[in-house]
Amino acid sequence: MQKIPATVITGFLGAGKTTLIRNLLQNADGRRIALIINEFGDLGVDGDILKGCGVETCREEDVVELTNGCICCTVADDFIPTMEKLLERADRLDHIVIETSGLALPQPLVAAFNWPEVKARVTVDGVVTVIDAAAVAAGRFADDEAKVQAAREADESLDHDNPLEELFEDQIRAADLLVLNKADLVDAAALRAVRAKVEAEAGRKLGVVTAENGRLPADVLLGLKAGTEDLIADRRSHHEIHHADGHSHDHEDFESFVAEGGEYASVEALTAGLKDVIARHDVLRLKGFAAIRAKPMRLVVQAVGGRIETYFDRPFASGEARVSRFVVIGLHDAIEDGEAAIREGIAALAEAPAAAAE
Ligand SMILES: Nc1nc2c(ncn2[C@@H]2O[C@H](COP(=O)(O)OP(=O)(O)OP(=O)(O)O)[C@@H](O)[C@H]2O)c(=O)[nH]1
Repeated sequence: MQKIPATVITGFLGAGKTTLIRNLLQNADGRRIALIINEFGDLGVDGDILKGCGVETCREEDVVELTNGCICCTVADDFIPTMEKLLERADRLDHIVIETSGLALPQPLVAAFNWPEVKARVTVDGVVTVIDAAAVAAGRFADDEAKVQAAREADESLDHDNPLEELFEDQIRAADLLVLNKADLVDAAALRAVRAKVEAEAGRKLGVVTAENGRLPADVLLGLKAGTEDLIADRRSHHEIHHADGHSHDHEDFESFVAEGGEYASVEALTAGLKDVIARHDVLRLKGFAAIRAKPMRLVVQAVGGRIETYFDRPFASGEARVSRFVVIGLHDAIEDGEAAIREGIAALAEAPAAAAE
């Protein structure tokens, strides 16, 4: 029996994974693709965006969400049963695509494909790591690497002092293909510098492509035939290297919660207010849905750092409450200190009168 290929899409928070997958589904060339989505936080935004995308080949039953947070903690309880369920209808599937949470290490997920029940039926076609080229070009992860490395080697306890950078590096190390996304936001020289940086980090030859809004032909992303489950042991994460005894986790450094809001006076008022909240509390990522006064459609809100994007995706259903909900993600300490104020800030924005917003 031929194994079903599975592609793991990983990448840092807001790099463009959901956008890339949405494009892939729209250009699947008749392939029957099942999606597994692993989100941090419990709102299911990515699943909802993809289900609401109106792509004919993307049926609701083909989108499975794992919303328990980190896939590597829930492999046995959640991931393996989900895979088994999918495989019950394997005859109707050409490919499985898994979107990892932007906070997850891909290594444990790929290793889970070596579980006997799964290995017999599925192979990892490839790990695709989506990179936010604009963020990297702006030096978001450009700490002095030599210095950090020396410090790590000198002192094991410093291992998790820079979790953002480590997570980023681990996602690159796990890759079979690197996608330098958001190429529209950087010039050619910056893109070349980003490429050199990530290639150096990968430490081996691998495919690198550039993309705008994750637009790549399906043939570039699928069909890598890497068999990554057999290679992943050689692509160990910082976590695995420094903690062979397997204690604490990188993602304990991140925190997320869901903030509720009401109806907002205008898109401009909402985005200006959110920008302010994000900057004041060092929010890394905010995404969700909002109700805007006098607008029958629901507004999708996507913020990566201070950059906010919005669009109306579908009308509110009859009987559906016109409320707003956002997943807020940040470093543990920033969220712990700021959660109450962030909640208040988001709720208070809904009270601004329309006139003040215009
Ligand atoms: N300018 C620009 N914006 C992009 C590009 N790709 C994605 N975006 C925007 O970046 C934001 C984040 O994109 P997503 O696809 O949700 O990112 P993600 O990696 O799924 O995010 P998480 O699920 O939080 O990890 C959205 O507002 C996208 O519209 C791109 O190539 N160029």
